[in-house]
Parts: sequence; C-alpha cells; structure tokens
Amino acid sequence: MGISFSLSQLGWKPFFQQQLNLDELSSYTAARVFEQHRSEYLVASELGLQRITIHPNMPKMAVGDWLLLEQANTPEAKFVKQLEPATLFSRKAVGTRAELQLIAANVDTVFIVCSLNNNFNLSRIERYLALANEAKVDPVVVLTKADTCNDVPSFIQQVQKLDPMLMVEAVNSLDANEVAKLNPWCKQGQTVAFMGSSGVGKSTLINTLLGEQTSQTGEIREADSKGRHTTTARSMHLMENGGLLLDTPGMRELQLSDCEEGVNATFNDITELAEQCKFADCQHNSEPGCQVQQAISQGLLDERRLVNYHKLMREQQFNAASVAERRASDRDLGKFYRRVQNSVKQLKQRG
Ligand SMILES: Nc1nc2c(ncn2[C@@H]2O[C@H](COP(=O)(O)OP(=O)(O)OP(=O)(O)O)[C@@H](O)[C@H]2O)c(=O)[nH]1
Ligand SMILES: [Zn+2]
Repeated sequence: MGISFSLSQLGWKPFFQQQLNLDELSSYTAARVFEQHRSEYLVASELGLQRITIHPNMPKMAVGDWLLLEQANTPEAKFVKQLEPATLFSRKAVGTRAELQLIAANVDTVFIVCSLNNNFNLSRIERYLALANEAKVDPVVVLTKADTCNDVPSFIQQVQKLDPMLMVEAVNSLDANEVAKLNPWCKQGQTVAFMGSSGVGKSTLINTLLGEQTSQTGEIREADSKGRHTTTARSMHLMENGGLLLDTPGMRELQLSDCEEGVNATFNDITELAEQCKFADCQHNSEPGCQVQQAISQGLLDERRLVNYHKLMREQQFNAASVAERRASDRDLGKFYRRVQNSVKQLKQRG
C-alpha cells in the first residue's frame, strides 16, 4: 500500500461523518474512490491505496465517492456501503436504457475554464454555470491565456456582470506563479474539477497545478499497481498544496439535461424579475407589464442573457424529455416482447 493519507487530506467532512453510527465508525474504514476502472476501483484511506473489485451487487460509484470497507487492511477487504455524496455531477446516458451515469462525486469547486481569445463566450460560461449549480458545486471562472490578451480587465468585468458574487480569475496557465491565484480553492481536503471546451488550456492548467506531484503520485501508483499503467482516464490526484484534483473525461462532455434548477439558479436575476411580471405565465417576449423586457430596455439586463436563458431551458427540457421518451418506448418494446412470448406459449399449450 505504501503511502497513507489522513482523512482530512482525503476530503473527509462532517457531512460524511454524520451518516455513520458509532458502530460503523469503529468497525469500518472510510475510503475514497481515486480511480475507476472497468472491473475495480482504486480507493484511498488512512491505510493507503488499495484495489476493490467491482461486484454486480455494489452500487454504482464515481471518482470522488466515499465508501466504507470492512477488513480494509486485508486482501479480503469488503465493500460495506457507499456514503451519500455532498455533490454530484451526473448525466443521462445516451442509449436504449435511460441510465444515470455518475461522473464525479464530492467535488467542492469546479473551475470553468475559458480562454481569453476568440473562444471567449459568455453564453458558454453560463451553460457551465448551470451544470455547476445543478451539481451544487461552487464555480470559479478561470480565464486562461491572459498573457495573450491585452485587455484582461474588460473580460473579467464581462464575466463578473453575469453574477456579482461569481469568482473570476485570469491566469497564464503556463506560469505557476499566476496559477497560484487558484490556491484558495486547492487547500488540503478540497476537491477541484474542470470544465471547458477543447483547447482552452485545461490540461496545461492541470499540469501546472499538479507541479512536481504528478511524477510522485505516478511513482506511488506504479509501485502499487503491479506494473499496470500509471495514468488513468478517470482519476484523482494530490496537488502540490494539498488539495485533490479530479480529472475525468466525462466532465468534458457534460450535457444539460433535466437541470431546470441549475439553469434557474444561474439566471436568478431573470427569475426574480419574472416574479414581478404582470402575467404569471409571462414568456418575456412582448407581453404588457413584462419586467424582464423592461430591464432590457433600461439597459439593466443584457438581451443576450435572456436569449441564452430560453435556449438553455429548452435544451435541458429537450434532453430530459428524450430520455423519458426513450424509457417509455423501451417499456412499450418490453410489453410487445411479452405479448409475443405469451401468444407463443398459448399456441404451444394448445398445440
Ligand atoms: N500562452 C498561453 N498558452 C496556453 C495557456 N494555456 C494553455 N495554452 C496553450 O493552449 C494549447 C491548448 O492547451 P491544452 O491544455 O491542451 O487545452 P485543453 O483544454 O486541455 O484541451 P483538450 O485537451 O482538447 O481538452 C496548448 O498549446 C497550450 O500550451 C496560457 O495560459 N497561455
Ligand atoms: Zn415577463
């Protein structure tokens, strides 16, 4: 097992402690999922890193999840139960069965990465904010490639206008001194993850945040994993200043689906105005007494923001509905098969 961790290093919080009774606290070991593979999880606990084989009767877990182990210090370590996650990124699987795919659990902060070049896009940032809000994870907008931009403050201001409480930082991801601006969210026991479109500099940022630690954790895992490959697609890493960095490709492909709450939270300026509209079902188009339109005409609200609010709302509804439809059509197909089987049976019985 080699390396060992303290519970606080691993991100243990009162929220998890409260889920356990005294008996469980004394008999079992709490462990956190660091890597997810097809047939096993790599988990970390006070006893170190170890592999847990996935059994069909185990609940589905994601990187970042907490679980309890029995006899954790033996090769027979047994999964006892999964703890309820404090936050969760999930998505509806595309396919015949409408399954919920768990992407990342117990993330404290998500860095919404956007570069300061022609890729800069406020509506895209709002989309990521909706996902973060739905997952109940605190967002921080990280504007990368600040070194290539000659008017950084104006971009920061534009993002800040989306929400005066929003955290925004501009960095050159290649410069560790600048990336240190993110340290307040990367302290011991804090878990961070990343969202952002391709090429904005997520990998660069991640490498800078991991610093020297990349190779160190790599070596530890190599020694531990009996020669298996050290890097993995879905994994957590320790950062130089003690935080945990969660990097999984699923985060990069997250879609808006069934996240009305997250969208509304992102646009709470609009939803608050909407409460004052004359008509309860106001669509904020050209209805009389529309407070949203009034705010736009007074220059208090960006029309782009209203357009994007409608767009994201429709998108999440559409994705959620198509999942429900898939589920319904699956059921119909199931019924059809059963009908056919029954009539075959009846025919056989008669024959
Ligand atoms: N000048 C400058 N270049 C950067 C910065 N961040 C990233 N880059 C460069 O931008 C390019 C893309 O960065 P990546 O880190 O690969 O981007 P990514 O978001 O991980 O992209 P995917 O792997 O496609 O998801 C690379 O050539 C980086 O060196 C920055 O802050 N300043
Ligand atoms: Zn209205």
